[in-house]
Amino acid sequence: MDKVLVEGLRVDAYIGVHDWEHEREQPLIIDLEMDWDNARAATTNDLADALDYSTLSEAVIKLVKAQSWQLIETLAEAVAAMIMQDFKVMRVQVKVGKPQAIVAARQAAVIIVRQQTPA
Ligand SMILES: Nc1nc2c(c(=O)[nH]1)N=C([C@H](O)[C@@H](O)CO)CN2
Repeated sequence: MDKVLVEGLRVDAYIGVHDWEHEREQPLIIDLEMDWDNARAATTNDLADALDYSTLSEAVIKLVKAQSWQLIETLAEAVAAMIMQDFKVMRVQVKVGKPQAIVAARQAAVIIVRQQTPA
């Protein structure tokens, strides 16, 4: 299956299990991998047939900033659900990285893969 990727999307968010994490935003790095048939858009040369990564990225940023979060897992689930629902994506992988989570590490992260069952 073809893919559309968004790599290294930085979103500053209120996220964490500690009170102080809800007093200042922290950067998150989000990587997205969506199953999408790119052949149609390649043939028609029409954005309407493509998975528009610009619109999708804006929707992810809006969702992340709409509320505060505890776990990066919860955020990843919400992002995956929104992408499948609003963009008619059948399968999505979401990686959410939190660079400031562990002082001695480059980042902590989770990866989830979610798939819709065809109707
Ligand atoms: N699996 C997870 N572990 C932890 C998370 C998380 O979101 N998922 N969050 C934290 C804290 O918020 C941390 O980032 C700062 O102390 C700890 N473990």
